[in-house]
Amino acid sequence: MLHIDSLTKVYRRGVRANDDISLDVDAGRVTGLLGHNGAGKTTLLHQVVGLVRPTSGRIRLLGRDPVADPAYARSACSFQPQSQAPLTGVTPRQAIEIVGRIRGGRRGAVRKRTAGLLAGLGIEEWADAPAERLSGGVRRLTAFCMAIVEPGRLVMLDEPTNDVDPVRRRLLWAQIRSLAAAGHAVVLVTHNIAEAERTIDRVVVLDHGRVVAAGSPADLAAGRDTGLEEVYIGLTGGNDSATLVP
Ligand SMILES: Nc1ncnc2c1ncn2[C@@H]1O[C@H](COP(=O)(O)OP(=O)(O)OP(=O)(O)O)[C@@H](O)[C@H]1O
Repeated sequence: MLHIDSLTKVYRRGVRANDDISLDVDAGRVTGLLGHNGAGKTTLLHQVVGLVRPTSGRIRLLGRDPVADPAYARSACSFQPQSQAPLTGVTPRQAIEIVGRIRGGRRGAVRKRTAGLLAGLGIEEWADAPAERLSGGVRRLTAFCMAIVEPGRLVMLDEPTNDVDPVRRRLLWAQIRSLAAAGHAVVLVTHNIAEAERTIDRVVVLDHGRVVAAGSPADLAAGRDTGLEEVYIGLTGGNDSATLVP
């Protein structure tokens, strides 16, 4: 589905946010992209969706180049950005249905899918409230629904569980699993590693812009009886504060 080869992004002032990254993302699987603050996760997603231009390297999305053809990238991908959706003057239901229609869904199907998502995430009671009155968690879940109401073949979610309560996080993880079960490739950025472990099939760990580990959670644990969070902390330098200084 997605093939990334030696991707490097150097921002102005020499910040090397992605450094020679190579990875593959498969259909029907959830890939978790993990890394400390500033490790380069969002930069990677932004290049795939055509928002940031790589300095060097190659991206192939279903065999095509999203850098040369960002319109194609946006039709083949769905993306939930890390920042909150700037919703004003609409209700969650309207926002989700508008995106579904813009992405080519038929009116009846989009209405049904929207109602199913609002119910599936337990936010029906706010479905018709003005967005200005929504809590942060409901706003985040609305943005998640906007990203997946008419999902592309590749779905990329940048920290979708932020602000969301534990009960609704479980509902969110279930929705993510059903996307993969329906054949979509899902790339998920999260710091919520303990919960993500139950949902993700494959993990890619970034550290200072480089891939330091990739594999299934079980592969990375390598037979040790520790959770993914412990494995991750070991791979990224643990509590050594020197590793946290950019
Ligand atoms: N537009 C930009 N111009 C310059 N530097 C940038 C820009 N965007 C990001 N960076 C820098 O690139 C590095 C990677 O940032 P990025 O947002 O990709 O990290 P991240 O892994 O998503 O972090 P977080 O978990 O905190 O969201 C950081 O050092 C950041 O300050």
